[in-house]
Amino acid sequence: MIRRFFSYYTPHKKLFMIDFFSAVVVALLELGFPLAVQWFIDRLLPDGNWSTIVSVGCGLLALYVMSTFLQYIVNYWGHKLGINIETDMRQQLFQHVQKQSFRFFDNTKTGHIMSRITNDLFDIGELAHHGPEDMFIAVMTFVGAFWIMLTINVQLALVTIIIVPFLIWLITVCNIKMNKAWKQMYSDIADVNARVEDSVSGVRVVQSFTNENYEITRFTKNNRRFRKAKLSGYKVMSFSNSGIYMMTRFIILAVLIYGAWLSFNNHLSYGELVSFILYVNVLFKPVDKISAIMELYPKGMAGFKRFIELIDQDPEVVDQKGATEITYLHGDIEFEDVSFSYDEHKPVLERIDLSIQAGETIAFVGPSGAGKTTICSLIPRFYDVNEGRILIDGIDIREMTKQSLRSQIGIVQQDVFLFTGTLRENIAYGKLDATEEEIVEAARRAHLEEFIHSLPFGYETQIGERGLKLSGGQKQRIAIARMFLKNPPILILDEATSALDTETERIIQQALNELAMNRTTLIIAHRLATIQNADRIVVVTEDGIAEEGTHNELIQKGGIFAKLHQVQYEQQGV
Ligand SMILES: Nc1ncnc2c1ncn2[C@@H]1O[C@H](COP(=O)(O)OP(=O)(O)OP(=O)(O)O)[C@@H](O)[C@H]1O
Repeated sequence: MIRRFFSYYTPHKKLFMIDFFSAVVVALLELGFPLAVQWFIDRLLPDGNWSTIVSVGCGLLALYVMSTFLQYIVNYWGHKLGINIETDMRQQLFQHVQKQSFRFFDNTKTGHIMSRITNDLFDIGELAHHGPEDMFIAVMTFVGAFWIMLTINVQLALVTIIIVPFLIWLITVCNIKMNKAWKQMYSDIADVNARVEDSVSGVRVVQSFTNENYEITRFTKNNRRFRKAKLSGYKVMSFSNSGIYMMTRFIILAVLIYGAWLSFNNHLSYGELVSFILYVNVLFKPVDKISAIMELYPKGMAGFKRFIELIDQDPEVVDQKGATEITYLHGDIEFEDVSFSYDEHKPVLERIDLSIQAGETIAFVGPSGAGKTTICSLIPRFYDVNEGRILIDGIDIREMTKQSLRSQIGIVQQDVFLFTGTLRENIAYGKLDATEEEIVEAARRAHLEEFIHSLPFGYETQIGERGLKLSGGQKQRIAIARMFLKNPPILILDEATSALDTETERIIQQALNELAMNRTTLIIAHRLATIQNADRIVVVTEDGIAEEGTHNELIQKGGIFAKLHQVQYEQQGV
């Protein structure tokens, strides 16, 4: 874990070296200061030579100016190093999450992912800056100060050091407890985030059921749990800090009294006594530093461990070695003996065989939960099949790179996701380098032109949280415009179940028909009226593909489709 942590320093070696070197020089200057005071009291004062005193003062001033400058470097560049490392990790984590497969997002709450990318990394920057540098300086100062103290007076030095094993014990015990508490705290804040994410995204459901109080109670529980974990961490930390404070002050007092006795008996000069007391402070400064690191270390490491846990989770769907980059697909799709399940115990698709010709429009119908969406999710490799294979233009999709395969497939979801930004940016999401003409043409073909022209800022209208709110039909047309821009040979339409008014539905249907032209189109159909013109209808049930044929063929057959049709006809007058 620590080796991996240090690997993040590699790109910032130069910064680390400058910061580290400056910190070492500052520490050496601090280490030399009590000796200068001793020399001042024992040698310069009795001599009474004013000009030497002024010269020494000027020399010390120069050293202080240098030390101040170096301290600025340590502070600013050291923090810069920490921030750089934190930023690198956050960047790596975001990129890693972007590459994850659907199953990862099925199993991980958005709030938890957000927590890992933001909160968990907050303390890593501080640890990266202070950890190795302060540790080294602390050890160096401690050893240096103790060695000088031994040269001043051995007995006094031994009295001082007695306390150190107790300090180490206290720091170690508290560190273990703090480690636990901070880990719990990060896990609890992730739960708080997940709860906020859930109740804010689902606020319409919450309010329609008037379940606000229920949500508040659930949030309160999480929030209190977080408070408890954080408080217990601070409790241990406060105990540790107070313990260290008490022990160090106690030893200063002991040195003062024993030192005074030695001085009365002429075993110690005044200069040596003053210098020794200053060294006790120098000696315990590293202890303060180490205890600060001990506070930071478990916090930073708890975040780092959670970071590593995620980074080590490999995406499930990856490119095979030697996978080919596809530039164009014709659009013939073949399912060969395909079986698939989301989890081992519950097969969703078993031994499916299906052949779709390029340019064909094929509709999947069937009861809810039968596997229509699943069949379509396997084509862009959102999930990999468990058995069998899927071929496009005769090539197994696992032999193509994921990116090139997906570039040939367009998906219009039921629930269209719009990004915060302008209308233009949202349409251009289908082709990021689209020209102005291409965007306008796509909007025209998606029957969006009139609507856009009615807006005061047209294509520059802001959409999303602080912008324009769009209706379901308008969102769908933006999704269709994206597809016109992407222009893929294979199209998957997850048909909207939400009832649109007849006019909007007619316009959208028109745009969809135009979009489907000259492409292999797979429609996940919920309302049978919209698929009358499909080249073929595939009826999917829990037992697999039950029927296949044109609308008329299936009606005449009088099987499952005919029954479904009859039910919808009675309900909706189809
Ligand atoms: N991400 C998932 N993780 C685990 N199980 C899933 C997941 N998505 C779907 N399922 C399960 O797989 C089965 C098939 O679901 P699928 O969404 O493919 O059905 P569908 O025919 O498209 O249903 P609908 O018409 O309601 O959209 C269902 O039993 C469902 O519970």
